[in-house]
Amino acid sequence: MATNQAGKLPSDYSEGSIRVLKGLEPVKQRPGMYTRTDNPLHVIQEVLDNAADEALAGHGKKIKVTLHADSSVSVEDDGRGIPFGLHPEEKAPVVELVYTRLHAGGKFDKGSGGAYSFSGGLHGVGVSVTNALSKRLEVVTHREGSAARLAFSGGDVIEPLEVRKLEAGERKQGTTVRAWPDAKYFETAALPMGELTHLLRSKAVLMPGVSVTLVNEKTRETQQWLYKGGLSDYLVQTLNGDPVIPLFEGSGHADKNADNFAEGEGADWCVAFTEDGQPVRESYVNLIPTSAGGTHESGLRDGLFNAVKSFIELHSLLPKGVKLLPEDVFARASYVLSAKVLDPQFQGQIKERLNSRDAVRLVSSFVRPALELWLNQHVDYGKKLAELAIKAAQTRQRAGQKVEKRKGSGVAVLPGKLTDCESKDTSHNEVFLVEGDSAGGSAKMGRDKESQAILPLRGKVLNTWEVERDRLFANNEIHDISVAIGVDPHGPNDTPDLSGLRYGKVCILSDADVDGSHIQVLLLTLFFRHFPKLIEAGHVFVARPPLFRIDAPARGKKPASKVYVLDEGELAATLDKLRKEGVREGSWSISRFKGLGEMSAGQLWETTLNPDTRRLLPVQLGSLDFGQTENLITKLMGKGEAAARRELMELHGDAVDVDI
Ligand SMILES: Nc1ncnc2c1ncn2[C@@H]1O[C@H](COP(=O)(O)OP(=O)(O)OP(=O)(O)O)[C@@H](O)[C@H]1O
Repeated sequence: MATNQAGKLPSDYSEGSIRVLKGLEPVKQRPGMYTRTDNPLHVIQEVLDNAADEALAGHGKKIKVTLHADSSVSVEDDGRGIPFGLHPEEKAPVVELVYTRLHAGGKFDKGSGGAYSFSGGLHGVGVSVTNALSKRLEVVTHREGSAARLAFSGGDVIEPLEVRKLEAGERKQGTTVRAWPDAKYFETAALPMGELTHLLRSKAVLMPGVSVTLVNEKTRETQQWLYKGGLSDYLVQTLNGDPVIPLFEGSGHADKNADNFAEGEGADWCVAFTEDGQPVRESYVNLIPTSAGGTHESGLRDGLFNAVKSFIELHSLLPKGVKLLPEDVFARASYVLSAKVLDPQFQGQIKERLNSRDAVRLVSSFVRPALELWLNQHVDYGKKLAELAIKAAQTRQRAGQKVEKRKGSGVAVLPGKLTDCESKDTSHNEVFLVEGDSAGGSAKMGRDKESQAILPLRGKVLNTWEVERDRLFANNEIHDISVAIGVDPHGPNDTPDLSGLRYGKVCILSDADVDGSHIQVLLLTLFFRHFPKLIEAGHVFVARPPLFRIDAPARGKKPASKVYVLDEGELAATLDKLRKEGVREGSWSISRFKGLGEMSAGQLWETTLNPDTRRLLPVQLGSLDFGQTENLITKLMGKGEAAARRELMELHGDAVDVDI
């Protein structure tokens, strides 16, 4: 006879095996189906959402949350108070049903004369879940001159309803709920304070004029949020980066004659466009934070995109070959969106994402015309926004045509121009990036074959300051440099793979004249912008060939000798020294090197390549940090920075020995 894995007979499966979970049991059995169980914040949020729903329905102006010393949390509102009379059919106090029955709620009948029209609550499940997962929960409700109180444990009533008349002069209305979440249902019992304050603050933002207070009895701190200015106040405070145009704030709600939507449905929004910084994006439906977005966000995106697109078309701003996608407009948008939807369909009880299909059209139908109108009233802003979107589209399109490293049989082929060294000791090896073929030739002859490699560069190096990383390899020289050194271009925050680095020292070698300095700066720009980790790790150097040679006669015990000097300053100092040594004025001869190519292989070795006698300058960020250096280089190398560049040169002409 067949048995199952546990060795039991199949006949063990009978009518008796089916369990019917009653009351709040299903919640305790599978809490994860009803709430978030990483910590108790979400069960507290259920209580808070009810307080906010009251304010949203126009009842109450104050919400107060208290974190008690015994780790319980209470939420107090000044709304209508939960009714506590007997339910006509269930014959139990309504407030008791609210906390002990799943699907008992006042938010099912929307629109047609129900107690709430727009609310975050809809399933009638929320606070029953809180109650089921709490060791103790107390509710006090004040309404119609009476105060009613009852208490539960694990969802069961332990202190039945007590009602007392309010004393004369004691005028109070609203609900206070205090809950002791049961730690056994949660991964951690601690409330995430950052998330809690964010949540409370957002309720205040979305309900201008309602004050939200957080009292922490443990730390004796009190925080209060009251936003009269609503969404834009909040967005300005949280925004990263500077907006390129003023904030676009608006609001639109259906009136009673609207075709497809119920009266009052619609959205409030505030949108900021920034060129950089992490965008801030928050959306809510009936005050419930929808951290995973949903159809209302799609509506905002659709509305923004179509408005910008039609502005661009109207003003014929789109360059040839550019195709605009919604993401090009949306990618740099920061926003707070607060949608009101009559009967929202959320994904699951946690309500992280809005699924109502109509919300796309609802939000977009208000956002699009509002933005179109605004942009056409402020054409300058419109043009700036169009520029931002077009730039994003161009970057996207270029990235699509990413230029890859040329590969032979799977590995990048070393560039043909590279004269490599013989040693395999990469940390000790050096590569010289040399300006021009003729200098390259001298360097090739003068180098130490064992550990020095030469890569001659032809012509001017590209200014890569504003070149997208994905486009770098379109330039042959840069492709070759990257392949020769064995490191891919990267950003300052990347962790590039330096294990392929083929040389411990990457040395820039150019003429000691103005053109040479220019090439030096262009190569430094390339490394700083696209290989910053190489600089950080101390692998980049600048070789300093001499500009002058002095042939000095014999003096004292010293025989006649050749002295190489870097520049005019050093030349003057050296001549001074010779004079002091008693050398007769004019008995020396000075020659100036026109370029590296003019030096013999031996001279180049002696002055520039030989580790014992050369001048090799390590490239460091110095006292400036990365950002400061970046700003400085932008001034020096950025397009359209001519004025800033001039100013910088005038101020620091001596320090910045660059000629552009
Ligand atoms: N602070 C309060 N003030 C007034 N009525 C309240 C309050 N808290 C709860 N209620 C009433 O209790 C009902 C049930 O609340 P519950 O949190 O269980 O579900 P809900 O808010 O209707 O929906 P959801 O399951 O989506 O949260 C509410 O619909 C409301 O009628």
